[in-house]
Amino acid sequence: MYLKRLSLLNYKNIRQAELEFEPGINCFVGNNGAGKTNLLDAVYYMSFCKSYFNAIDSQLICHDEDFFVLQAQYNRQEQAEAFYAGLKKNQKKQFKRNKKEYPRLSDHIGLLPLVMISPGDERLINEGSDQRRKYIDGVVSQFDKNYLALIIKYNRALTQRNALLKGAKGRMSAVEEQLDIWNDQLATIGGAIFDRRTHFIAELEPVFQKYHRFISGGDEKVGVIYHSHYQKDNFEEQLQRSVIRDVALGYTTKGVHRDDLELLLDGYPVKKTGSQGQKKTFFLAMKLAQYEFLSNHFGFAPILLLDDMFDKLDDLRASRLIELVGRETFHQIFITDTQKPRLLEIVKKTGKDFNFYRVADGEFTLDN
Ligand SMILES: Nc1ncnc2c1ncn2[C@@H]1O[C@H](COP(=O)(O)OP(=O)(O)OP(=O)(O)O)[C@@H](O)[C@H]1O
Repeated sequence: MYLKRLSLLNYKNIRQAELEFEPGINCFVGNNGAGKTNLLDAVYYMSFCKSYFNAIDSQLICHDEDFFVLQAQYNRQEQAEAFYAGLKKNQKKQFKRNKKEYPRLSDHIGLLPLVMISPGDERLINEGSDQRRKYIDGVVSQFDKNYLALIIKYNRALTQRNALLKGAKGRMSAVEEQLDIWNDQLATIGGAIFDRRTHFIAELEPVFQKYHRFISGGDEKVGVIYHSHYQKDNFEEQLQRSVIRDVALGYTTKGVHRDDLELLLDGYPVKKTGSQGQKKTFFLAMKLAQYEFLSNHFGFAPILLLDDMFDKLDDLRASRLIELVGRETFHQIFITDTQKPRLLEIVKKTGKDFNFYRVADGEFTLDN
C-alpha cells in the first residue's frame, strides 16, 4: 500500500499543492516553518481522520479561509483508491472512500495503516501516564475494533462510578449498594482491557529491545514494564477495599485508567536520566516496534512518516536508523529535514528510490 497522489487546499499554511509520490523515500527539505510537518500531518489525516498535532479540526483550516480539502489516491493491493477529506468552518467533517461517504469515521481507521514519528513523541517519556495509555490504545485499536468498544464501555462505567462517588459527598451509606454494579463492570471490562494490553506489551517489548539495541549500538540496557492494578489478585476486592478512599476523594483510584508503562534506561527512569539523544533513541525504538507490530498484524507495510528525526542523533545512531528504514520491511517513507546535503547523504545509503521536494512558504517544488 502506498500514497500515489495528494492534493491539498487550505491545509494549514499549504494553500494549494498537487503532489505525486512513489514507493521508497519521499524527502521534504526547507527552513523552519516552511510547511514540511504540515504536509506529513495531512498524510496522517488521511489515515486517521484527524491531525497528529491539533486536537481541534478547525485549526487545520488555513488562516482567513473557510474550508480545507485533502484528496488522495492510494494504491492498495494493486488497485487505485480515492479518498477525500474535507472540512468547512462550523460544519461536520466529511470523509469519503471512492466518492462514498463513510457512515462512521471509525470504518476508515485501519484501512491505510501509518506510523508517524516526530520529536513531539518525547511526550511518551516526559509526560503523564495518560500519554502512554494513549500510545497503547492507539496501536491496539487500529487492528482490534473490539478493543475500542471496550475502552468506550469502560470509560462510561468509570464516569458513572465517579459521578456516584462525587454525589455521595463523602457519605459511604449513600452509595454503597449502587457501587456494586459499577465495581462489577470495571472488573470485567477492565479485565478484558488488561488482557489485551498485557499481550500487546509482551509482543512489543522484545521488538523494542531489538530496535533499541540496533540503533544505540547495544551499550544501553532498556526496559518497558507494564504496571496495572489488575496484575494483583482479585481486582474486585481491591475496589472494595478502596471504596472509603474513593468516596472521600470523589473519584475512582483503581482500574485500567491508572495503568502505566515504566520506561527504564540502565535501571533508571529514562525521563530523569536520559539525554536528549537517548530519549529520542528510546521513543524511536518504541515507535519502530509499533511499526513492526502493525506490519505483522496487517500483513503489509504501513506508511512511515519521520519528522525531523535526524537532529540530536549522533552519526552512528543516525546511520543505524537509516540502515533500518532501508530494509524491505519499509515500503513508503516520508522524511523531513532542514538540510538537503545531510538528508541526501543519508537516503543515498539506503539504496531505495527517493524523491526530493523543496518546501518554502507552504509551496512544494520537485528538487531531485
Ligand atoms: N491554520 C493555519 N493557517 C496558516 N498557517 C498555519 C496554520 N497552522 C499552522 N500554520 C503555519 O505553519 C507553519 C509551520 O509549518 P510546519 O510545522 O509544517 O513547519 P516545518 O517546515 O515542519 O518547520 P520546522 O523545520 O520548524 O519543523 C507555521 O509558520 C505556522 O504559523
